Amino acid sequence: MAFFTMKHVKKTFIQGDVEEEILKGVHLSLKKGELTALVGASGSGKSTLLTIAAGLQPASGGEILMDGKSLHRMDQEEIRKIRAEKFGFVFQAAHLVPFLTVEEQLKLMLDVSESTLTKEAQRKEIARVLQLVEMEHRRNAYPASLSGGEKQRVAIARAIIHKPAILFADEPTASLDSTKSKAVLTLIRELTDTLNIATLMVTHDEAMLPFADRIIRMSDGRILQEEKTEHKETS
Ligand SMILES: Nc1ncnc2c1ncn2[C@@H]1O[C@H](COP(=O)(O)OP(=O)(O)OP(=O)(O)O)[C@@H](O)[C@H]1O
Repeated sequence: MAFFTMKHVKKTFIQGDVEEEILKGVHLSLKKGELTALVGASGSGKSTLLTIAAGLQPASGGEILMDGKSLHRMDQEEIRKIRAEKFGFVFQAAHLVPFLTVEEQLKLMLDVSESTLTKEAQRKEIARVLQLVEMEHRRNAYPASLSGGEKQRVAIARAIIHKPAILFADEPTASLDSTKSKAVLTLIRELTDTLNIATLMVTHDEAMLPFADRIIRMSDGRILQEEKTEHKETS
């Protein structure tokens, strides 16, 4: 069942005297355990849609409902709380904090999401999630000593440590070669299934599409086409 719905979402940017409509009434629903890929030409509005869905910028019109509540009617603090507790983010670059170890990156995320776990429970949870992304052996490493694929696996661990309902991924494999891209997508696919997360991923890479349950094609601020894929690729 869809627990996150965007209805007729519009976004307008004003530059000088010109008003440009970047999103022209987009409808989108997300379901738990489903990986949705958002594709389309450069400038079609994919990242704008993803950042609005993630509460990182406001829509100019339309409605966004999470668990039946309208984001539009929430104040900044409520939206910040949803972002911190219910959403996870992975971007093209891992954006790890250079002076924190792998373990400390995850601890920081638990602090940001105001985790109520005890110190010992946090330590166990960090170890469990690092195992999931196969990075436990590097828990004391600093980002500078990690490969691109390893950094992205840590970024994914950080995005899911607080058990988000939705994972937003904007070009998560754009900085990786094809082998590492497949490994990262395999991981995102598995986590979507096992943790029952709704994943919304923007990608340019057609090779990543077999991992998705649903492909949404955007063109000029509109959803052009929505396809269900036949099967999930897991390796
Ligand atoms: N803050 C902004 N102010 C003005 N225009 C913007 C802003 N953000 C995005 N745009 C414009 O909105 C359009 C859509 O941008 P967006 O980044 O969503 O596209 P995209 O489909 O993600 O593209 P790409 O695949 O190249 O990342 C572009 O023409 C862009 O220039």
